Amino acid sequence: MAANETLQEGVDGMPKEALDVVLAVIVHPGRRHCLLSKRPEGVHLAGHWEFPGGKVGLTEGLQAALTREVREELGLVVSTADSRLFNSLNHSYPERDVCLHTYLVEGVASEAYLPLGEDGVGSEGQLTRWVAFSRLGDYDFPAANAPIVAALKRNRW
Ligand SMILES: Nc1nc2c([nH]c(=O)n2[C@@H]2O[C@H](COP(=O)(O)OP(=O)(O)OP(=O)(O)O)[C@@H](O)[C@H]2O)c(=O)[nH]1
Repeated sequence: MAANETLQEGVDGMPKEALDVVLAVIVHPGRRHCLLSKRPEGVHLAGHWEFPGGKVGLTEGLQAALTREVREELGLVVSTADSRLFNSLNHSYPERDVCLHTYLVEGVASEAYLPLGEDGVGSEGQLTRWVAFSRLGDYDFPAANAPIVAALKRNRW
């Protein structure tokens, strides 16, 4: 169990996890694309496209978790000045509750990381791709991401 997981009772009476998760919407310097990853096989919501990120440790701040996850998954270095909180929202999956804290990340060396129009491979073997904000609706995201994707498509940031 991750450090920040707490146990709540699920519909079947079994303990249910509740997780704080940070997500990075890494914005391409042209400000028309963001970086998506594809969740690998064998993990929760495998095969869905997602924003890079992951669980927040118990004694870890959100910003620290964001920096760590982006470094671990992509090898990109994010400073506090590069990122701002976009929104935080709760979602209940059958097997766990999540609170997704989504950050907009701009100004990292992302252009060098992966050219537009090419597919890349992240540090954990995951497929990565720049996707236009206007095309986010073409991608199969986890259900919790729907309001985030809708807000990004409306370009309200
Ligand atoms: N990274 C990420 N997780 C998401 C997104 N949307 C969403 O519902 N989640 C959920 O948030 C949780 C984050 O878990 P994760 O598996 O990415 O976290 P992690 O890298 O720390 O996990 P691990 O160390 O167990 O491999 C999962 O339940 C995942 O399904 C998203 O856009 N990106």
